[in-house]
Amino acid sequence: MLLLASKSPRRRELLGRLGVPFAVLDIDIPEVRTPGETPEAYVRRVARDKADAGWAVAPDGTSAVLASDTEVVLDDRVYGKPVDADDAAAMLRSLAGQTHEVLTAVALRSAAGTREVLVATTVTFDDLDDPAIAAYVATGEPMGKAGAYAIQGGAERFVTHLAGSYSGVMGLPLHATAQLLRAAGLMR
Ligand SMILES: Cc1cn([C@H]2C[C@H](O)[C@@H](COP(=O)(O)OP(=O)(O)OP(=O)(O)O)O2)c(=O)[nH]c1=O
Repeated sequence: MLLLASKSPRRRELLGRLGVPFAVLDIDIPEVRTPGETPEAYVRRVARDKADAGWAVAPDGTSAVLASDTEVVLDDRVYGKPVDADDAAAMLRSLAGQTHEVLTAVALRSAAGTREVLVATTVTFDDLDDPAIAAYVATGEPMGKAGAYAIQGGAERFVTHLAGSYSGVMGLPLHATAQLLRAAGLMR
């Protein structure tokens, strides 16, 4: 059985769209960028760490463990999940009127080892004034989301342009994930 090592309901929903049977495993690993680590290396490492942590506790009969990590990057700053409403508002003020990257790494751990892919998506936000930011933060949606926004929710109206993978922004790029699963013989 394939295991998805994730607490994210979005990842569960997205993986479900591929039609591959899977079970979910809760994992909790620290997400801390080491000094000098590039955003790309950081996202890849965290995805691997999640897959490894899942593999370490996976029950017998597990074919592979899939895990993923998403971060928002602007000017070499990495925006993870906001710690509180003020942090969320500050992130959104930084992203307003700018073009940022959403990096999502997907890692697949099996007996054959770990393979991972990185998907980068470019997202441009319209200008956002303070009342618009405050109203969005008040919905609570930014919490638990990298960069303090959900493209699949109220933040879709902020996006003037997107180049890359929409599902990647949501947390699990489906084309790249399908390729990984196919290469491991877990999907047709
Ligand atoms: C940018 C963006 C992020 N997100 C979410 C996807 C991820 O769940 C989250 C980024 O945090 P992650 O640390 O990647 O994942 P997580 O802690 O939610 O879940 P896991 O247990 O798999 O580690 O932000 C959206 O849902 N929509 C968006 O538009």
